[in-house]
Amino acid sequence: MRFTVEDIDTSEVARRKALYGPLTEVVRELIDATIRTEVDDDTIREVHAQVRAATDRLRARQSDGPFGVRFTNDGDGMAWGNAVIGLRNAIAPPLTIARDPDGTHRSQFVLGAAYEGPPGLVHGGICALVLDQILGMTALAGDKPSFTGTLTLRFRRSTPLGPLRAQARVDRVEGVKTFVVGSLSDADGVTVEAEGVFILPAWARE
Ligand SMILES: CCCCCCCCCCCC(=O)SCCNC(=O)CCNC(=O)[C@H](O)C(C)(C)COP(=O)(O)OP(=O)(O)OC[C@H]1O[C@@H](n2cnc3c(N)ncnc32)[C@H](O)[C@@H]1OP(=O)(O)O
Repeated sequence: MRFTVEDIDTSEVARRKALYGPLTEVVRELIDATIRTEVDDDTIREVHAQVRAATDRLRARQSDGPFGVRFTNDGDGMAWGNAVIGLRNAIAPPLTIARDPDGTHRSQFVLGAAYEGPPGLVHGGICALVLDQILGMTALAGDKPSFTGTLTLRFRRSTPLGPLRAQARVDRVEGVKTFVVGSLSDADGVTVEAEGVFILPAWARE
């Protein structure tokens, strides 16, 4: 499992964020544009070649696997490949998840064309993805890892593409198990309710 430490300071983290963040954002836009474009066939072929060339340039030097979760010496986490919050992951919406003083976690975000399931609606698996992440981050306590054991969703009504909110809070802790509840909402209220059991795995127990 790739939890690693990288010997870099906050200014280097900031430099990398400023470098990679805009690249990820433009690729995210490219995904949306690829779905929605109605330009002529020749333009599609030209852009295909340009994207192929850009991809080849990026691959000239690359890691031999996923990004992992890297920590600085100060303990700051860089989950930059994460599918929901990853700074370097163009398929991440991305979510910025804030923690209230009482431990509730919240996020406001927009899901566009790349997250469609039924027409105009968010794919159910994407709802689960977002909720798994926010419930999982809510379950984290200190530097202990926590893995989803069980995630239960109730899709109360369809979730429209567009601006959305998610929130989560710890319901209770029983030994190595943390029970978290949360929801996904649009402007009219809750669309999906979630309950999760997050577990401190045996290999991480003292
Ligand atoms: C910058 C940083 C940001 C980093 C941001 C990171 C945020 C990540 C958020 C997303 C989270 C994920 O997607 S995590 C990825 C998806 N999940 C996984 O890959 C997990 C795969 N499963 C496993 O690794 C394992 O099965 C575990 C860890 C879940 C459990 O294994 P274990 O550790 O051996 O557990 P074990 O000792 O047998 O059981 C301990 C207790 O848990 C119960 N238990 C065991 N399995 C389950 C289960 N699936 N659901 C419910 N309860 C269970 C047992 O009955 C027992 O209860 P009792 O007898 O004590 O009462």
